[in-house]
Amino acid sequence: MPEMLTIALSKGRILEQTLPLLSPLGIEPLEDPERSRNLVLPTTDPAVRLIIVRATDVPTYVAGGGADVGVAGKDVLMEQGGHGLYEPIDLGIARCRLMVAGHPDASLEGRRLRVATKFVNITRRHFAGKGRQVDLIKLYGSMELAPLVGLADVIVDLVDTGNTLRANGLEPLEQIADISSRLVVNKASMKLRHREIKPLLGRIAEVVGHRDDR
Ligand SMILES: Nc1ncnc2c1ncn2[C@@H]1O[C@H](COP(=O)(O)OP(=O)(O)OP(=O)(O)O)[C@@H](O)[C@H]1O
Ligand SMILES: O=P(O)(O)OC[C@H]1O[C@H](OP(=O)(O)OP(=O)(O)O)[C@H](O)[C@@H]1O
Repeated sequence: MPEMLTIALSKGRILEQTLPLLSPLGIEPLEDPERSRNLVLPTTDPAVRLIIVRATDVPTYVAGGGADVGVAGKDVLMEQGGHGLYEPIDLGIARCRLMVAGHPDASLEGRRLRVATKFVNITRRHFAGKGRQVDLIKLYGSMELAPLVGLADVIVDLVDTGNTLRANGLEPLEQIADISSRLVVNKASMKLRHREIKPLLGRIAEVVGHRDDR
């Protein structure tokens, strides 16, 4: 049997929103990925398997050949650089915005800003593009807390409904980018497994296109 095609996904919203794009192609996991402790999941297509990795690890797995294909947030790709990957399809899922946020009266002008975020590269680039040097405070989560306790003046984080910001008395101040998840493909796989990957990409693009029509 030829080698299986491996698709890297992360638990949570990416998995939830990617499975409906794969099922019209006859690719459905044989066990519930949210419940299973297995990290390699066979699917209804004997030639395709899923691997379950952290959202931030998807580009590493795909670029390094641990998976042929994967689904990664544009935020993750922007932060990490997306090296060694093709990014052929915007899946239009897990949509949100990358924003600068803070107290309603926080000023982005004036003195040197302290910015708390897990997106340090994006944040540095964003403020450098405006000619601003900032003090970056790297956090791994719960960014909204930082301005509340005086650790930072503002944060850079993902915003969807704005509920998390509102719940913490913060508001969006400036948009950095629109975010959605992208299909990413290993460069060697794209060449060497073109006969399997090309039709897969075509069919996923079709499913995504139909959804956009609605
Ligand atoms: N509130 C949101 N609404 C819509 N999309 C979002 C939201 N938060 C994050 N995303 C998108 O979904 C992707 C995966 O987010 P998710 O919360 O599932 O993983 P994570 O917890 O950030 O990753 P990790 O497990 O590596 O820490 C993000 O990279 C982003 O593109
Ligand atoms: O604007 P909102 O709709 O509140 O979404 C924004 C929140 O979602 C993300 O976190 P996380 O993945 O923890 O969000 P979740 O609670 O939706 O899982 C992000 O880091 C924000 O904290």
